[in-house]
Amino acid sequence: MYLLTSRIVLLQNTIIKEIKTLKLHLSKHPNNHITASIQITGSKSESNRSLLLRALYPEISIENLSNSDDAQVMEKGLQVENGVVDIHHAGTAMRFLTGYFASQEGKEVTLTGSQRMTERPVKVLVEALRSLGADIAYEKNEGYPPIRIKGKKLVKNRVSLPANISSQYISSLLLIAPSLENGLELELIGKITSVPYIKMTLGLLSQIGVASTFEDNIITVSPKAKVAPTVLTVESDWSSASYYYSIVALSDVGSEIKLSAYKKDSLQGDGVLSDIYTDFGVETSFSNNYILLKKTADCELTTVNCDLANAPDIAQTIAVTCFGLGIGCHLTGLHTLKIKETDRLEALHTELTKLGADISVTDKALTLRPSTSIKKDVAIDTYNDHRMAMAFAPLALKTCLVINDAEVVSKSYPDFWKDLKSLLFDVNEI
Ligand SMILES: O=C(O)C1=C[C@@H](OP(=O)(O)O)[C@@H](O)[C@H](O)C1
Ligand SMILES: C=C(OP(=O)(O)O)C(=O)O
Repeated sequence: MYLLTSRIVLLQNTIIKEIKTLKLHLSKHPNNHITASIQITGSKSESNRSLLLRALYPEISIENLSNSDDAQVMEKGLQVENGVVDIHHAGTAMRFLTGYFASQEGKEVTLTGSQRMTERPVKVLVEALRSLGADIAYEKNEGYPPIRIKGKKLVKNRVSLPANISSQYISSLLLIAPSLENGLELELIGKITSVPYIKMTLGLLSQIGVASTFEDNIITVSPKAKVAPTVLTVESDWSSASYYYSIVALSDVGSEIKLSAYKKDSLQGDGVLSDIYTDFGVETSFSNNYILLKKTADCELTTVNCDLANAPDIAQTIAVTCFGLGIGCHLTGLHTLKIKETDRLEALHTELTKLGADISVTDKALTLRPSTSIKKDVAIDTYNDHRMAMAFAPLALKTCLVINDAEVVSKSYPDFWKDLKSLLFDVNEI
């Protein structure tokens, strides 16, 4: 009764000429009662913004930078003057570097990435930058990477763009805005998606002394030639914290995990986890630079409703938590999920169905109906999406499963499996 033997078996298929198979077994804590303390790497969103700002303003220094692949490709990409910049799977790097190189006179690069990156749209951003005078050409398909950018001095200071596809286009423009001699005024057209990420960008600009306003659908950013020496301290990644919220929600009452370094007044919209997971019996207390997640009660709900238009990256975590708890959920505001690392709505539908879930999806919503059983020994495909691997891992508390291509986690959280081991999940190659 108290000794649960569920385990995750991780299967990593790396195809480089031959198929290499790596199996990792994870067994949960022997009595389903978890006590742990984890230091999580810096937010990749804050890191990639801070890296770009440091490239524009060398007076900036950065602390607690993310050790993720996405931050590493961003840092490397910013050092290129001429040639090819390959940002692999990093959406923020693709979008932020597009704005950066377009505004860098004398630099000339081709920005490219993984196969999936060549399917993730950049047209809205490219058109906005072109309307400011940028020289950008598509190398293959109109609207998609790879793109060839010849850096130019941009002097126009007004631009309009659709705001309902990706906030990363807006952040890209905002990040270069203070370095333009006339600053920038943006008019956002349509319903604005992923708003907290826009506010994060403005928050970081404010930390380096750049003035901005955001009223209704208009954002203005003042020019700034030089900033005072400033340390940008990156808070740890809240999207990465979501997997521990899920683990605590699926564990016994009394379990607790301490995560650092976090703060209450976060720039990251995924901090909303601390509210959402109260529905699942997880209470969050904030201390100096850490949060304590505690399972204080069993979840009494049969279904939850969440609009995640402001926090799209935690949709997979929440859907899997609900499935693990046997409760239903109706998640809305998911219109951006189809153009992320994979079509996350389809991926969730396929993988949760394999586990026995009763789930349906549209192009912007997901509905999971309550169910009482979870199939054993299912191999979860991860579709080059770090969040598929990490979102499903907590189910090891409920059943045995296999995670394919487990190395995908390095996109945002390279130490994920090591940290899971430290929770006494037993992680073994198979
Ligand atoms: O600006 C950012 O750092 C991000 C914005 C979001 O993308 P969208 O605005 O495309 O939803 C989010 O999904 C992504 O992981 C990071
Ligand atoms: C969508 C994501 O990243 P990006 O768009 O930066 O590739 C993510 O990390 O969930």
